[in-house]
Amino acid sequence: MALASVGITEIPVLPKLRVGLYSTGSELLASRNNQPATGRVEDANGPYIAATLADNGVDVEFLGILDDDVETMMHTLKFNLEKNDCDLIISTGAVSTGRFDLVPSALQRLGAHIVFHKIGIRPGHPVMFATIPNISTGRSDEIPFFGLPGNPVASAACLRFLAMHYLKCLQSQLPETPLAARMSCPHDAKTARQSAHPWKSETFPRRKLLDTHP
Ligand SMILES: Nc1nc2c(c(=O)[nH]1)N[C@H]1C(S)=C(S)[C@@H](COP(=O)(O)OP(=O)(O)OC[C@H]3O[C@@H](n4cnc5c(N)ncnc54)[C@H](O)[C@@H]3O)O[C@H]1N2
Ligand code: MOO
Repeated sequence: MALASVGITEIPVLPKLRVGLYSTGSELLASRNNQPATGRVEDANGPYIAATLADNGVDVEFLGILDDDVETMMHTLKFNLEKNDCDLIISTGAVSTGRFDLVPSALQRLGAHIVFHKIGIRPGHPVMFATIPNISTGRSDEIPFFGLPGNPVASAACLRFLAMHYLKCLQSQLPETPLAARMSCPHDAKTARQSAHPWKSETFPRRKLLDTHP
């Protein structure tokens, strides 16, 4: 309205970013034609991430659920990489150390460079970021890939605190100003994790936010 009021009817804008999104896990309902069965899980991450990205002005395409099979995973990723021209790919699940956590292996088979895998945050520590060499004809650069953890809270946290920052950067937006906060617990999270036994409750003591400093 402000621009129109001074006669400006056209302005240059950046194209919307395109994100390709996958959920992973053979336990997810949609990967078996929505047949309810014991032990099956509704896909909570796909719809949540798609809606959050769309709210932030991103064109997001849900590319489906990847089953827990490294060959299928790799071929599906390759097929979509050839076909789609995404600025970023995001997957959820299969990034930890279990038998079926096959996203890192599928990426390695595609010749990806794993930039980081596992970082010092909870929830979200198995998160990974990689770049995949481009195999579609239309572009020459590498395609960035976030492998977010499957745990829905961890995937939401990694989306908010990692992937959204990355997207903002691609959109040439200014970084958010971090807010320093003082917590009730005197321990440094890193020290507490290294020094305590993982099965003891004091490993991750409950914390209260005391105050914040802009
Ligand atoms: N040996 C280790 N095991 C685990 C570690 C570890 O460090 N060493 N880390 C744990 C942490 S922390 C997390 S978080 C999880 C994340 O593992 P994955 O990313 O491999 O996630 P999945 O095993 O595929 O799924 C975890 C959990 O979430 C459910 N899930 C997955 N996708 C969805 C979805 N789209 N919608 C709803 N729910 C979903 C899935 O069924 C599992 O229950 O690893 C720990 N293990
Ligand atoms: O760090 Mo996991 O990501 O506990 O939820």
